[in-house]
Amino acid sequence: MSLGQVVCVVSGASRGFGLSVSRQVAARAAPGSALLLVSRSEETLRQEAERLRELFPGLGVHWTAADLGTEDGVRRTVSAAAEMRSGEPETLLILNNAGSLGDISKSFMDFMDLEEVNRYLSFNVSSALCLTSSLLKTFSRRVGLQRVVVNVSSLAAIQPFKSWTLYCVGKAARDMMFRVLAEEEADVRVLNYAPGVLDTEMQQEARTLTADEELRRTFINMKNDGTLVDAEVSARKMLDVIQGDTYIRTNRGHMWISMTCNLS
Ligand SMILES: NC(=O)C1=CN([C@@H]2O[C@H](COP(=O)(O)OP(=O)(O)OC[C@H]3O[C@@H](n4cnc5c(N)ncnc54)[C@H](OP(=O)(O)O)[C@@H]3O)[C@@H](O)[C@H]2O)C=CC1
Ligand SMILES: CC(=O)C(=O)[C@H]1CNc2nc(N)[nH]c(=O)c2N1
Repeated sequence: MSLGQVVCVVSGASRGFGLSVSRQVAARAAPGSALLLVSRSEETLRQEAERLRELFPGLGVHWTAADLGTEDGVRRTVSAAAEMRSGEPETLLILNNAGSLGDISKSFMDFMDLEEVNRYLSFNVSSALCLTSSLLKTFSRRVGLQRVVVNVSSLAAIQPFKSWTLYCVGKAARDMMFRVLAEEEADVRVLNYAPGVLDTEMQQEARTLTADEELRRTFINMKNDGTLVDAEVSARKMLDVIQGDTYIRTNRGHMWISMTCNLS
């Protein structure tokens, strides 16, 4: 299934789920499309962009090394996306993927440093809001342009996990933030997508640093049992959902999908 002519921005594209999503988008985009890879790792992005250009000569592949926890990082990402404006793309696809766990060695009662909490929320919540709103303004509503916003969510958005205070707060806030967007901008397709427990570096961090022993054991067992979800599989599923457009009809453009419940 082709995505048609798409302009796509992927945050957190240097590894893990964001890298898998970027590759899926590149494979499905029609010639003349444009893809912007964003993360802090300049050399990794440069190499991945070069690889995708060789694989997909008709695709404009761009990258921006930016710390999305900073005003400058968000601003430079929006500027880089604006430079991709050319022609009449059929789809704008904004993939809010970048995220972090925060200090999962701490419990709720250990968070007394306001600056630490603000820094976490700035990257995991505020930047997704400001980046998305800025991109939607940059690529404003136009006949023939379908604008799609994806928030990579988690079960942690609706279920508390011991020693994951910041992560649960961030995911819950993001889900609600994008549900408001879906209510306000009826023409924008909004998808909150929980990819399942993925075999990525974040997951390695989860099974090594989580303070809550029971939770950490759960992730260790999933790794040992081979039940972690392959990021490529989940990325394909997400793109299928986006292209299938089915989530729009079921719930006003907002749908929370947990990959683990939808592997069939
Ligand atoms: N792994 C899992 O089991 C699950 C993950 N998710 C969610 O999926 C998304 C991706 O997770 P996953 O791939 O596992 O995570 P990884 O930690 O493997 O990758 C995170 C990505 O975000 C980028 N990133 C981190 N900090 C910043 C920053 N300050 N500015 C810009 N980019 C940044 C990283 O690049 P760089 O370091 O180069 O900046 C990297 O590309 C996250 O939102 C996560 O919450 C949801 C459910 C399960
Ligand atoms: C990091 C993480 O491991 C997550 O965000 C996980 C935590 N557990 C979990 N379970 C699911 N059934 N689906 C998820 O998306 C998810 N996210």
